[in-house]
Amino acid sequence: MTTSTIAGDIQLVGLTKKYGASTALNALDLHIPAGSLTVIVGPSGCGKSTLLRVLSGLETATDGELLIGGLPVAGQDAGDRDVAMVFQDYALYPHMTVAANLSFGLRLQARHDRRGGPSKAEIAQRVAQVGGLLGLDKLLHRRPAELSGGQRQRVALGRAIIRRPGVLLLDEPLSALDSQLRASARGEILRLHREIGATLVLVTHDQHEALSMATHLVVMDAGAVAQSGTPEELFHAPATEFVATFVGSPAMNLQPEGDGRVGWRASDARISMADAAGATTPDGLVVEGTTETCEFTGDGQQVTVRTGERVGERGERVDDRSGDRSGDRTFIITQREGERWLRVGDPVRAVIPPSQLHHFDRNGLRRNA
Ligand SMILES: Nc1ncnc2c1ncn2[C@@H]1O[C@H](COP(=O)(O)OP(=O)(O)OP(=O)(O)O)[C@@H](O)[C@H]1O
Repeated sequence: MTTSTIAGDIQLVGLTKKYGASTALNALDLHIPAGSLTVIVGPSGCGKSTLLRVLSGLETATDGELLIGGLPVAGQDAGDRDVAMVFQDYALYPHMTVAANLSFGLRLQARHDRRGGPSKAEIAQRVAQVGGLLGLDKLLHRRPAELSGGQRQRVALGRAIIRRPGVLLLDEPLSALDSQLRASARGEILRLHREIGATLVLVTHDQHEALSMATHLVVMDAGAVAQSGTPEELFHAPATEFVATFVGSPAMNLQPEGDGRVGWRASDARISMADAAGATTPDGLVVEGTTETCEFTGDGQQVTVRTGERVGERGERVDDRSGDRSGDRTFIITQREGERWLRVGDPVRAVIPPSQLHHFDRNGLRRNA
């Protein structure tokens, strides 16, 4: 374990959180580097929110160790942690103006700590600064009911960052926004991250958000970390089938191979019409089938292909389940604008170069490290 005392560095060792008989976090180990924008993804119920709640101090771990800025948090008051959290429903005080919502925590601090707390002038200056940073300067006198969803979102963010925390926790911060607002809010969070220099830990269900924003991506499964690394590492070298199918959209195609499975991404297949396939078989995995659905995606097509049999790496037909139709399955390919345009019922041959194949053993673990 590192013993760094860098502000914003988070270390979790064997962290367990139980609610009665159910285990929400199961001996979880994770390092969240200072200054990173760490995005946590995973299926519903895998423990993402619980992890944030333990980091924020809202919940106490049942077992294990949590260090923030190199210091164990055990025994520390949640209020003393250098951590702020923005909730999914970002409950603002409806009767207070934006300025009062922003300054609420600081005013509380000033009241409790008359000597060490911030002065009135300092509070006003910080409200102005955060208002400017988040583009709220013209809205400071309004109440939450007079704001758009995106503006409320920014007030909630402002309320968290005005304390200048070393760690900022965001639980699905963009879920309330429509897709256009989401795109601009993503940009704002990235800018904010650059400007405040805090460690940002963000939970999301959105694949695009996760891959595009994260400096560090963490995939959780059943209360533990399935894999963590850069988005590129997890996308190009998933350690397990679970990560392979969870990261990236559409999910990775998987099919039997020996005693394990082989996977490939929809965008890595090169397509030709099956009947036009030449005598020479190109290198790589070849799969054949008939297109079942073709969806227009704006910049291309997402196509579902049904296959009854597999063509081996040397072009031979491989009948997986001798005779019965249970070998029948579908795979997904994506075609970009300008590539061959497919229609329902087209026979298709997909070739996936060996370098784009992901081989997993019978336990779902990656073979080609
Ligand atoms: N207060 C609680 N009491 C009992 N069980 C809980 C409590 N909070 C969470 N759990 C359980 O702990 C597990 C993890 O829940 P958590 O909310 O952390 O999952 P999540 O990954 O955030 O899910 P989602 O993506 O659906 O929000 C779930 O099985 C959940 O039912």
